[in-house]
Amino acid sequence: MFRPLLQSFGALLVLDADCRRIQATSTNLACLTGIELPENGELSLACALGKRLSQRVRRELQGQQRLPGPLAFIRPKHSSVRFQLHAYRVDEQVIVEIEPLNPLGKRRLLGTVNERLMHLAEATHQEELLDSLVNAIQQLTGHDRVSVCHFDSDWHGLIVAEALGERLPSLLGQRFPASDFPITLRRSYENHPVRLIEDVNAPPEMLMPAFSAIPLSGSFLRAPAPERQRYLKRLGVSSSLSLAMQGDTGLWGLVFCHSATPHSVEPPVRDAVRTLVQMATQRMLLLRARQEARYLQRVQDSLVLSTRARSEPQSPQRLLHEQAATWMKLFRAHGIVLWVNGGAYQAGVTPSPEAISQFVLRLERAHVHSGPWCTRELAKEPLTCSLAMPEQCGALAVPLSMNATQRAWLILFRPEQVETLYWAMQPSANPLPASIVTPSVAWYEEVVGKSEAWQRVERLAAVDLGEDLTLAISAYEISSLNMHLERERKALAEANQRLEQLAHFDPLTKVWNRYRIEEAINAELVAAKRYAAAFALLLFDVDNFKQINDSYGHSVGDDVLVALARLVESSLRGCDHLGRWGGEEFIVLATHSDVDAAVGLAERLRSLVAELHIAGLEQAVTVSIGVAVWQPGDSCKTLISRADDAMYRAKHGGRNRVEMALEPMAPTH
Ligand SMILES: Nc1nc2c(ncn2[C@@H]2O[C@H](COP(=O)(O)OP(=O)(O)OP(=O)(O)O)[C@@H](O)[C@H]2O)c(=O)[nH]1
Repeated sequence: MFRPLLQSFGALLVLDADCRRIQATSTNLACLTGIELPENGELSLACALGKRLSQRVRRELQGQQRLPGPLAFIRPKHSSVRFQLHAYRVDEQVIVEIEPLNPLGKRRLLGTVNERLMHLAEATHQEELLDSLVNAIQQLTGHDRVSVCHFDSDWHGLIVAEALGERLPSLLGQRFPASDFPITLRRSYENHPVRLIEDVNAPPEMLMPAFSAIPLSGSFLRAPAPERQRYLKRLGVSSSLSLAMQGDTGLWGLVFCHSATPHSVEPPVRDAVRTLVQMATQRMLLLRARQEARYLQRVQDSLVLSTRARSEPQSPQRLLHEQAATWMKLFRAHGIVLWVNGGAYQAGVTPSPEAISQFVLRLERAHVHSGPWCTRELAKEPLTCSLAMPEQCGALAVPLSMNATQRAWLILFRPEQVETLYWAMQPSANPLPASIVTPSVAWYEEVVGKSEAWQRVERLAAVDLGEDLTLAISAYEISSLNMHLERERKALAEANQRLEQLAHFDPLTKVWNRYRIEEAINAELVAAKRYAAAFALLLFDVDNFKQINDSYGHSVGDDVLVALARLVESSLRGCDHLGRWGGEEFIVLATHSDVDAAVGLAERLRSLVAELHIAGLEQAVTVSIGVAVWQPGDSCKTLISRADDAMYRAKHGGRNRVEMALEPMAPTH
């Protein structure tokens, strides 16, 4: 049969959900509170508390899970004795806990609490805050030892603040193993943050009737579990008040108030301590949040630099070279790797490229989600244990999503951090009776093979950095691609230019070739037909060129052709064109020219050429020129043919001459 066991410093009433009928009472009700209930008949709450108080309880509990705060009351006719009651719902029942209040300077208590709350609100560091908290609590409760125990990620408890009675040795900086805080215990603190045991050695009392299966796990008055009793006795603790400090991600720690002798705590004091602990916890979370915000800001500031890298894209190698020292400092790392496109860029102390590439291969397979991966014990991780990375103990790897199929990695390495842990208690049951009040043995161990833990805020900051790097590296890749495209574009333009040169220009003299000049003549023919704008062709040929070649050599012959082309070209108007027709024959296309203009031009060119001086050539260079002016009905062929005839007439006429082409033959019908 389930028999709820209670501590006798309070009494208890169990009511129906409606808060009217008393279903059960603790057997100490009458002797502790003087409330006598009639032996027979149905018992109402009003019988126990009086009409007004019971109505108030009912009213304030309506629709609520618990009363917002304790209700103080006196019993009529016994006005010297004060009580306070708490009421809360459990399933279909309401539990009312009644505790006597000793006459106490409540006003003084309020003053002390307010003053202490002010101190807490003014604290600017966690250490200062917790010191202020434990001192305030000790002042209020008078326990021998008040300490704050903070849980690490393995649920070992570290004493981070304490206030001590005289001649007690300090436990500050010492640890209690996780086995001292089993999950059931931690859960119970999460649900009910205050636990008071005034006398650990007091036998639990069976104060509720055997038939009432009442869930008392949330009651102040519930008796401690036997194993907890044994544990506290082993510590030499006779009375204990403990309170949870609830962090934003779970139980942050516990406040312990311990005494070596039984020690009672008045309900208002207990409630005041609870308020102080809640306030201190809030303040601590705020201080931590501020500290984290400052840290994140520092990381953000380092990103601003890589933001600059976005406008002036830098290679991963350069980024790492410029930023590695800052990032290593921020992340307390001694090595950084940027793994991009299958290659490792490294700074500081890092594993060999082969070890990194193996590591990344395994990460890619084992760690498919987009969050970071981290460990502080590479040697113990299945993913990394077989990799030879002796100088690294911790790693934080952040995937960078470069595109849908490819991930780059930012990997930070931390060195081993040898840590000395001072244990107040050994994890396994210690056969020697140790005492928390007066610890008998100091026991410590050295932890090797681990790096410092990666804090949540550091992981968040690394993700921020990863996102920034993804952008910076992408910007660099895009800019490299653009540069490559620009180079290709230039090479293509140059090739096109060369092609154009080859297609339209004579390689020796650099004037238009036959194809191009023919094109120009045809275009001019079209314009002449449409606008009846006359133009002329001057076809000229170097006189006795064979003899120059034969006497001075081909290269002098070439020089003659080049010098001739330069001379003629430079003597033409911008709208006239020179082309090499073949061998030592050239054509001048003279636009907007009638017979007189064309003959004038031909004469001018002839006499200019006759004065041409070529180095190494001891004879004059002359040309014979045939001039044909466009006539309606001319084609390119007829025009050139007429100019050619005229040129041959000039040759036969003695060379170094200009001859006009004959009128074209009228078409015969
Ligand atoms: N050096 C050089 N010679 C060329 C080039 N193209 C043609 N020739 C030469 O020019 C000469 C032309 O000779 P011909 O057609 O007999 O005419 P010519 O000697 O100038 O006599 P006339 O035209 O009657 O005054 C040939 O020997 C060709 O080999 C060239 O690009 N460079």
